[in-house]
Amino acid sequence: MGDETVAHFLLGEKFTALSGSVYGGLVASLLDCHGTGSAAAFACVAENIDLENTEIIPVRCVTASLKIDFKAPTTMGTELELIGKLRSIEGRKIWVDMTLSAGDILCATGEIFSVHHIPHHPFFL
Ligand SMILES: CCCCCCCCCC(=O)SCCNC(=O)CCNC(=O)[C@H](O)C(C)(C)COP(=O)(O)OP(=O)(O)OC[C@H]1O[C@@H](n2cnc3c(N)ncnc32)[C@H](O)[C@@H]1OP(=O)(O)O
Repeated sequence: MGDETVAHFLLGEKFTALSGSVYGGLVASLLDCHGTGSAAAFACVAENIDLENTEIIPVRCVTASLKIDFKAPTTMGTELELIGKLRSIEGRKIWVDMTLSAGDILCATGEIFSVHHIPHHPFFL
């Protein structure tokens, strides 16, 4: 993983919105999921948690804020690549910058602010 996280997705046609392109809400969902997962992974690196030999990642993050900019239609039928880069960590607060591309086309950028290690948060009871 190094200083960035990468994920690949090939979506089915049921996620089509405008002809030939992926529904924007799904683009946002992919960036949300990749962002929280990346934030958890970056938190593990910061805390020297060995991700290679850990069955269950002991860090969970939730989205506090998510911003998406749609740059170009996301082509249906092309494998999508998501890349996350750590912007900063301040205690429980983690900011990750993301891109979503279809082949050579940059389709969307995202910024996520997520929060981790939440004792007694209802999500984790
Ligand atoms: C397959 C397994 C996958 C597992 C991953 C699942 C995650 C998938 C992603 C999601 O879908 S998460 C669901 C959508 N997100 C939510 O429902 C979150 C709802 N919001 C909350 O639960 C709380 O507001 C939150 C946990 C984000 C923060 O509440 P806390 O009580 O823990 O902390 P607090 O309110 O004290 O905020 C902590 C810090 O963050 C700051 N902060 C919180 N929300 C902010 C915001 N929106 N913008 C900017 N700053 C914010 C806040 O000011 C503060 O800064 P300081 O520490 O400097 O004082």
